[in-house]
Amino acid sequence: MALLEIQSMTQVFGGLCALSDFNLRFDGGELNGLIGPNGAGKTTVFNLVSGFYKPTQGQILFKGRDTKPMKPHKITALGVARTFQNIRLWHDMTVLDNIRLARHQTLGYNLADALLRTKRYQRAEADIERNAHEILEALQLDRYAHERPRNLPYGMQRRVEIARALAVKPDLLLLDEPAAGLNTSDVDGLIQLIRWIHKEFKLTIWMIEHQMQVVMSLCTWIKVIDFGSTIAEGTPEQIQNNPDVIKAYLGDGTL
Ligand SMILES: Nc1ncnc2c1ncn2[C@@H]1O[C@H](COP(=O)(O)OP(=O)(O)OP(=O)(O)O)[C@@H](O)[C@H]1O
Repeated sequence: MALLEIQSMTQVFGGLCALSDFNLRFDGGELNGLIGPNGAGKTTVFNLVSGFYKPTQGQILFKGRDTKPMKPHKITALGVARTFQNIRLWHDMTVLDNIRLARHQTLGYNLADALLRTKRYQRAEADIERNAHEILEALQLDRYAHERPRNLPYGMQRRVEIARALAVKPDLLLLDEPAAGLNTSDVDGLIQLIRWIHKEFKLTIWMIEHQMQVVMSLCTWIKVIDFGSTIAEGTPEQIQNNPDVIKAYLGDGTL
């Protein structure tokens, strides 16, 4: 069974077709990319896979289950985590609480368990605590545990957002432009971090990224969309030499 299978996914907003006939299959373990010029429909794909949007047409199967009727938090609990193009952290909480809360949202205890402090509640809380500290340590964020994210440099905030996504123990991690806004040395660190996370956590990573050095050095397979349609897919080398891709990018010269 595929980890993720997308069949003929189409998304229409009013009169605008943001995505048409999008197809994809991940068996699990991939580190793949999704690229395309501005407004191509990339974030729309991630919003559909994470359940923020529901496809106008087509099907998304995650671990064989149709995610269309599921709320985003159910899809997260099933194993899909994401980061956002513009970092979305809870800035009034500490880094540690950001991580704790993320895990909290996927754990199955109810209000009665919490009020009565049942065994289930105690086990879940101990799990949240252990998991949060492990993630912070693994991503070398432990020294920032009690800081507010807004007081950290931008590169560190990105790292915290990735840590928060990992806290839900995903099988599929969606990274939406993780290198956006980072300086050159932060980008080098990010490439190493993503490579390490992929190996260490043994998960599937799918990333949207405009910085070609990031996509080309990390991804084994890249899909390219333009105006909502798939125009190419292949290895980094195939993509870099594809005339349709070069033509699509000529306008903004980012390839
Ligand atoms: N909720 C929405 N309502 C209406 N139109 C939308 C909505 N979300 C996206 N769009 C439109 O769909 C198209 C694709 O947008 P999307 O954000 O997916 O592109 P993108 O490839 O991620 O762009 P960028 O690289 O600039 O982030 C755009 O024309 C956008 O304006």
